[in-house]
Amino acid sequence: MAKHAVEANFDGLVGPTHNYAGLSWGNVASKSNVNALSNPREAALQGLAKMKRLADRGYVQGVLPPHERPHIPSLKALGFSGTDAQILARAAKSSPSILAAVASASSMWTANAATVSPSADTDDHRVHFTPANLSAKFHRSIEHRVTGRMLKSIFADEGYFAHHPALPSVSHFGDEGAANHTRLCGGYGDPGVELFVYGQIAFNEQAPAPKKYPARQTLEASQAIARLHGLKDGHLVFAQQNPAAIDAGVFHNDVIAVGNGNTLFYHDLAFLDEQRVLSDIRARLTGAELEAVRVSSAEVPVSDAVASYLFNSQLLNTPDGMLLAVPGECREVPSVSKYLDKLLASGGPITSVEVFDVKQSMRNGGGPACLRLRVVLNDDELKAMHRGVILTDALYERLTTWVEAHYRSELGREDLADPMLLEEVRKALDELTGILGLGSIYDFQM
Ligand SMILES: NCCC[C@H](NC(=O)CCC(=O)O)C(=O)O
Repeated sequence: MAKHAVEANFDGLVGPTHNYAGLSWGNVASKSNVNALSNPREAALQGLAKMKRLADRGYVQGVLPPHERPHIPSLKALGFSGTDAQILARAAKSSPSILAAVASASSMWTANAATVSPSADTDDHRVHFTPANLSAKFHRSIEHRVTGRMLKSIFADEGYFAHHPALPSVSHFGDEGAANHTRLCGGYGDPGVELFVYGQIAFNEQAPAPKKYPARQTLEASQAIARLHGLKDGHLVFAQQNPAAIDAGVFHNDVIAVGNGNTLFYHDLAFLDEQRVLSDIRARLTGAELEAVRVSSAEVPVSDAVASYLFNSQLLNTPDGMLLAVPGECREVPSVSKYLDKLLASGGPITSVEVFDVKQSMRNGGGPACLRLRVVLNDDELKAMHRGVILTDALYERLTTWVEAHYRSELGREDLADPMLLEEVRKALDELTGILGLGSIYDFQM
């Protein structure tokens, strides 16, 4: 008998160094906003407001804390030495791009934090976690150790939760986590189908691959995760992302497709072999019929999908259908806004659309879906996890006050070398681990 389970969403709390450094070649928004001034305080408050609205609607909403940035241990590993202030000054002088990379608040995009397989799918009936190595971009490749520590501290009970280290950090095993992983199922507690989408086959140079932008996820990485998580063939579909989509700026599958329950909402350019993907899912999905909601290029050109982040929406169950939680930009791009009206009138599985303002994150290429990691938990697992990170009214108030006390409202490139910023961050994060009851998780706390 399937156990009752819910989908909990863990949003990354935006860190105090949120800035626009243009670090992600292949991510159109990141490149086009390079050197714009950011507002970390507004960014964090926008993220918290999204969490609060969803928590108020009854969804289980969690928070993952930001990472320590600028990350001094990474600068030391690259040969910068001296006091922390000297290290920052030396890096700023000789290698400002490296300093920007180790100062990025990119851990906010927790869809890239890890791949998570629910216990209903895995061999040993535990929930399995593998932090993503994010090896495609230096600034993101330094996230996985601390991400792993956080996940272990939140999901500590080994009777329920299994943690794997990130895959080897080389391009052959490039892994971007849940942004390229979608689970389809009947009820959340039923066995599901885990759809792994990859951009490239690493060990086959003849296989199709994007020409302009990098493919961040390999088939070999996706297969390794499936093995580690103990997923049998009946739970698995591997699909190649359309290389043309990657070259159009779709650097993760979650910029062009989103799934929930029995529904896959996707663009016609999402997959290299769309028909096979659908039939493979249909052949494995038990207890539910796949609802494929396909958006054609004629209705929404891929450039509009990238500009609006239509597919980087959260697709959530409601008592009478599904809610699509879209970024505000979707109502600003005419083809997308028109499409949404048509979608609502179509009588399909998606019955409501709500707009969320996450503009600060959007300008770095992260929409509502990038900001959350989904963890399906049955009632026992939900009880077993550390509850201090679940958003309640009180925690929301506490975190809002914390942001207002510690965050700057303007940050530019030259601020990243400010030793005061580093001090502010450490003070804030030290307080935060106390608020969330997480113990010591940061390097500076060890
Ligand atoms: N899932 C959304 C991830 C967005 C993220 N952007 C960035 O890292 C941009 C950071 C900057 O350019 O400052 C990325 O591309 O991995």
